[in-house]
Amino acid sequence: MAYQTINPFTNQLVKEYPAHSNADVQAALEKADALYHSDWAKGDIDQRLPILHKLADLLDKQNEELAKIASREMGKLIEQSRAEVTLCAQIARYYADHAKDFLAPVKYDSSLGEAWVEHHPIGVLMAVEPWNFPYYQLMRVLAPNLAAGNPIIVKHASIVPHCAETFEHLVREAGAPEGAYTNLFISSGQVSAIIDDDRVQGVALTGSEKAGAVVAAQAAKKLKKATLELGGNDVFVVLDDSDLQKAVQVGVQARLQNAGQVCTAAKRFIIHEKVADAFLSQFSDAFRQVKLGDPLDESTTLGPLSSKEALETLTRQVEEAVKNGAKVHFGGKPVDHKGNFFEPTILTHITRDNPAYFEEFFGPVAQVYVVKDDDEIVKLANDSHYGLGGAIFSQNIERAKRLASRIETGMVYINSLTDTAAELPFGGVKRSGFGRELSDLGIKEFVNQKLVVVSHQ
Ligand SMILES: NC(=O)C1=CN([C@@H]2O[C@H](COP(=O)(O)OP(=O)(O)OC[C@H]3O[C@@H](n4cnc5c(N)ncnc54)[C@H](OP(=O)(O)O)[C@@H]3O)[C@@H](O)[C@H]2O)C=CC1
Ligand SMILES: CCCCCC(=O)O
Repeated sequence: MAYQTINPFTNQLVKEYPAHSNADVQAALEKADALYHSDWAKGDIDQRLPILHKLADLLDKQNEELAKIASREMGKLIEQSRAEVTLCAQIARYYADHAKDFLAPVKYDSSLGEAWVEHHPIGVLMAVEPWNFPYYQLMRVLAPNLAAGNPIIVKHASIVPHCAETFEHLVREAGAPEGAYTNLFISSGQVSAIIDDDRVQGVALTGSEKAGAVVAAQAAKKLKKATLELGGNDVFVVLDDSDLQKAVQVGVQARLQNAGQVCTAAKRFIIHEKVADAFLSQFSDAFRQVKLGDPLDESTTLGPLSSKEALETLTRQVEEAVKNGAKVHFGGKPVDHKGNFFEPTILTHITRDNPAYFEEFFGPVAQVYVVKDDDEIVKLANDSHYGLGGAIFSQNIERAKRLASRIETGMVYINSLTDTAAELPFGGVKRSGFGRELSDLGIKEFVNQKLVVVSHQ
């Protein structure tokens, strides 16, 4: 797979990046491993945290330039790209401010003696990341592990090489030593060889279930820990006692943000029968008002999909869904327009024997289901191979909390879309992966939580 910048609005090749050789891979491994064995990684955390503060300042200062690079490379609306860069600065600052507390020794009362758990880095990590949040996905792994002292080697998605290279330069500009964070334009085979290497102690992957299964198996074979942030088919539940106008407005955002290419996007809309007609009518009206266009144009409200292949995949999925009985309530086709555009789409009448029922639509395609009560909501929500996030809209918070506890996912938001923040854990269950990123949980995924006991004997 070549590393190329192709603008998804023009489908023009902007730049091709040379692949890194096996010798480059070995050099990266040597530098990262040497750094891990140095005082920089194993010594005082206070020598590493200023790098994250500096990185946050650089992200804020260069926000507009970085945002334009992302929008031109993967098609995200410029305002959403700016927000992503801001989120990255927040994550960097969060770990700069809190990592020392998270990794401080924790005392245990024990009859065996004075006991405590220390937190130590474990070594070089391999990160494999997707294109849909080209900076955020990198920061989610870099910030906690730079604070902890784990050097990172990254394979980013092959359609966002400019973002990948720019992020690496920013980390060095922030003062990180060589080996702390290395971006490699490499193949899946070279990733496998890196995972196999004894100098690598863990793997973090964000991406599809398919890639996650392959990479996690490679790690497991060598008894190395992995965290997987994979696909999702998240529900967006609208109860009969919800603020319908808010549910529609947030539902549109939750489905169409980043042209629907978000693992935690609202994908399965489960609507109480009492409000289904009103919801569908208002939802369709909102979809009718979107403005397709250049993601760099502030007036555009729906950008292109990230690549021609992504558009072809989504088109095939919708055609298959309809062939198996789904009804197109709105949209349903690729747009005859420059760039990789698909109409905002609403599919209804998807039965369980339709392959679409279990599929994730990674684009502006909403599946709508109508239900009669809360038990049916839970049954439908949990009838999925995935378990990433989910949203529930109701003005009866106790009712929504009871539903949230019954839905088998890693995250549930009430009266909000499934969001993310530095201080909140992110991750799922079932085929959405395992492990958590961000918050105090994320920084402990790849540290040795070492028990020390001073015996009273
Ligand atoms: N949970 C989350 O936060 C996210 C989940 N996703 C999920 O990912 C899917 C679409 O995203 P997409 O980027 O296409 O996912 P992919 O899994 O195709 O790609 C993700 C990353 O994995 C790499 N990769 C793919 N196969 C292998 C392999 N065998 N060995 C090593 N690396 C590999 C890709 O490289 P290359 O680009 O060279 O193929 C890319 O860097 C959707 O299912 C979506 O839900 C996406 C983003 C976030
Ligand atoms: C804005 C929510 C973060 C989305 C995580 C993902 O799709 O990779």
